[in-house]
Amino acid sequence: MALFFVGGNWKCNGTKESIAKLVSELNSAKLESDVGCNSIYFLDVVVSPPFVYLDQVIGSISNGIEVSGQNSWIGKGGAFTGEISAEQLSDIGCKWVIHGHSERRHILGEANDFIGKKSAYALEKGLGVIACVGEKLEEREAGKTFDVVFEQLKAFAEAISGWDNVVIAYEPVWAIGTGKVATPQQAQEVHAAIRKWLTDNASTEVASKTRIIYGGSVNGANSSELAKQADIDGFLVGGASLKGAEFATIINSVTAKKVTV
Ligand SMILES: O=C[C@H](O)COP(=O)(O)O
Repeated sequence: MALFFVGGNWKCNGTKESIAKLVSELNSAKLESDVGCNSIYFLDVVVSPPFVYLDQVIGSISNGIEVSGQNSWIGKGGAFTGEISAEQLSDIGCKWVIHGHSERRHILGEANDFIGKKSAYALEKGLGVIACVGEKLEEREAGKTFDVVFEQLKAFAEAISGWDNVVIAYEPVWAIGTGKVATPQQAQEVHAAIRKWLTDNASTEVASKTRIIYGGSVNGANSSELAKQADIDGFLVGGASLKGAEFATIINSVTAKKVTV
């Protein structure tokens, strides 16, 4: 069975009105295959609105699309101003949460071990985790891409008890929001290395079952070529996920791949 995943990370964007419009576009989008599980493939489509709009989106989205939080706290709730717990995300109907996004790593200073612990807690509470990894431009130029990505993966591995319900998102920082998408070959090279890392550090079964998705300036024009790469199992999309029709094009570029798998 082929396994695919497409996430839309809306980041800190939107208003009640623009989000209602986006949800309505997604609900009526023609997805070329049913989203969900059938005998041929499994595709998850997940959108991640800002926290304050989660309830609105969960109450209005359809077309098989699930909802994710953009972050969650490291443990049980309590006196942690501004934080949201994994239990609260589950309570409101979220199925997923994003952890390790480069904007939280590099703007808010979240460290590898903190991110790993947050993911372990969220998994324990029944959420799926979209675990983001990726190198900065200077790290790539210094030939350290694999070192950085493997170190980030190791921190997840040391905290969690297994890779079930984890989707790994490879997002080179230099490609995020810059319009400078990784070439299909650059992305495939890192995805293949991540899969090998999973084989060596978890098991062959984990390596073949875990979805490894690409993020960084994905749009409706470049998604098909990226999706054709053997180890690209979908996308985590930022800017282009704010446009319903374009996000549907991206989803359909991944479902098109299933036919050839
Ligand atoms: O989470 C999504 C990534 O940060 C990619 O964002 P982008 O598609 O706007 O480059």
